[in-house]
Order: sequence, then structure tokens, then C-alpha cells
Amino acid sequence: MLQVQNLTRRFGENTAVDNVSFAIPSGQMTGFVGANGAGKTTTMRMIMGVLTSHGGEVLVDGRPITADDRSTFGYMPEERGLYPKQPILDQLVYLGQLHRMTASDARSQAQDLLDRFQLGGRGKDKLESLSLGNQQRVQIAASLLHRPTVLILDEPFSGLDPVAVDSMVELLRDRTADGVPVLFSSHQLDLVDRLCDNLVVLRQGRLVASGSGDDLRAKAPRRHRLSVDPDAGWVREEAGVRVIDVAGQDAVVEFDDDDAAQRVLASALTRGSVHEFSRIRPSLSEIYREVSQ
Ligand SMILES: Nc1ncnc2c1ncn2[C@@H]1O[C@H](COP(=O)(O)OP(=O)(O)OP(=O)(O)O)[C@@H](O)[C@H]1O
Repeated sequence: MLQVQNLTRRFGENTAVDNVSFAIPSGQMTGFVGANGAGKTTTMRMIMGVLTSHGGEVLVDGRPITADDRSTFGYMPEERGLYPKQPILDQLVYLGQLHRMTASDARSQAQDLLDRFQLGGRGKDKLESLSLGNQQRVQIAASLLHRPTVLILDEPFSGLDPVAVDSMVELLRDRTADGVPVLFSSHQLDLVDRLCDNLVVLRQGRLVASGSGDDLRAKAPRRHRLSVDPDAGWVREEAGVRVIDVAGQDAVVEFDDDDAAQRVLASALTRGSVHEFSRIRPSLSEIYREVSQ
């Protein structure tokens, strides 16, 4: 388990990350979301030690992180970082050796990862000769090569086509099944919904939500869908109800409490037919939109 505790980083007058704390549990996928400039990359850089913090710390299994810990992590930085003019396989092998792999282990592991990304035949090509999406696949392979104990990935899905996204999802699921904690940032909320066990949301450098999907859903407003005959307009006049949307016979509402919900249901039944009265389970992307406004 990796923990970020009260991390803070300033750039001049701008506090880019402000007293941020959250956990990245082992064997789980944690999505890191927030608008442009919210502080995700800065936080990841502090976790990896490529940027010093102005306060707070990073803990591994409850103790302060060390350089040795970090050397076992897989990191995909925002600025990427492979050499455009070098053959792909050679540089992956070199990177593996920097992580203390033998050349033959690094070569077979790199070939395996390239195969999984449908790049098995491109090992001798220079990185720059690949399309941007394929270069991105190689960057991902580089971060996974040395069988990392923790994965910190800055927008790993950006620029990938749907097939590459699926390969990436499969690779990450393999890692979490082995107990690896994964933190990845993304603006693709559909993917965050599909993949994440946990969500961490930053807004202007501050943490506005964190936790498991179920925890966050439990804290989210309790919305219901109501479909009645005749029209649902009367629901606007009911006490303890906030109307999110009404269109003809359909309404989406938030109740203050269960009593309000039961009152509205009873009222609907006295007015006509009730076709639907159901709780809406918010998606993680809806929760994100709610807390980041
Ligand atoms: N090296 C730097 N020098 C000055 N300001 C910086 C530096 N790096 C980041 N910042 C500022 O810190 C804030 C957070 O930036 P950061 O890159 O961490 O956000 P982000 O959430 O990763 O954004 P994005 O989604 O656009 O990648 C921004 O206001 C940014 O301008």
C-alpha cells in the first residue's frame, strides 16, 4: 500500500499541490482525475522523487519511501522519455538492465510486451519511425518491463486506439491481480469508470474526493428516477425534493431523506400510474463531475 500524506508543492506564489493525502491500495487500480492544472502530474512527480515536496511525505507500507523502493516502481512520466533515434528493442533492453535485469531477461520480457501491443515485428525500428500511438505503446512497455512493484502512470491511455486501450487494460489487470498498486491519471472518464476500484479527485491543487467507488457512491446525492402518468410536473411543489430534471412524465430528483422519497411515491400513486421509481447509481464520472464543479 502506498500513501500520500499532506503532500504540498509550490511554484512561486502558486500552490500547485496543497496538503494532499490519499491511499493507493495494493492490488487495486486508482484513477487520478482533475481538470488541466489541478496538480496530478506534480503529485506523481513527488511520489517518484523527481520533484521535491515542500511538505508531507510518501509512505510505503506505513514507512517513509526510499530510493530503493522507487527503483522498483514503474513510472510513465508525462514527458515520456525514450530516445526517438534508437531502435526500440535495444533501448528497452538497456532500460531493463538499468533496473538490474539481465540482458536476456530484459530482451525476452521486452519482446513479450511488444508482442502484446502488436509491435512484435518492430523491435529493430527507431522509435521515431512509429506513429504517436505506437510510440505510446512502447513507453508503456518501458514502464512495465522490470515487473514493477508499484505503477505510477501519467495519462497512459492518451493517444491510444481502442485495441491498444484493451491491451493496456489487460496488462494493468494482470499487474493488479499480482497485488501491484496502480495509480493512473486520465481525462477519459469512461475508462476511469470501467477500470477503477478507487478514485482520487483534485481541484486546484486540493483533494476534493477520494476512496473506493462504493464509498464515494454512498456519499453522493441520492438521486431517483420517477416515471409517472400523467405528467410529473407536480413533483416541483413537493417538500424535501430537489428537482434535477423534469420532462413530461419523467423526472430525476434528489430527496432530502427516505421520508421525502416515500411521501413522493405515495403522492405519485394517488395521482395516477407509477411506471418507474428507482434509485440512480451514480457512475464514477458523474461523481467526478459533481465534486469538481
Ligand atoms: N515546473 C513548473 N513550474 C511552474 N509551475 C508549474 C510547474 N509544473 C507545474 N506547474 C503548475 O502547477 C499546477 C499543476 O500542474 P500539473 O501539471 O501538476 O497539473 P495536472 O493536473 O497534471 O494538469 P494536466 O491535466 O493538464 O496534465 C499548474 O498551475 C501548473 O502551471
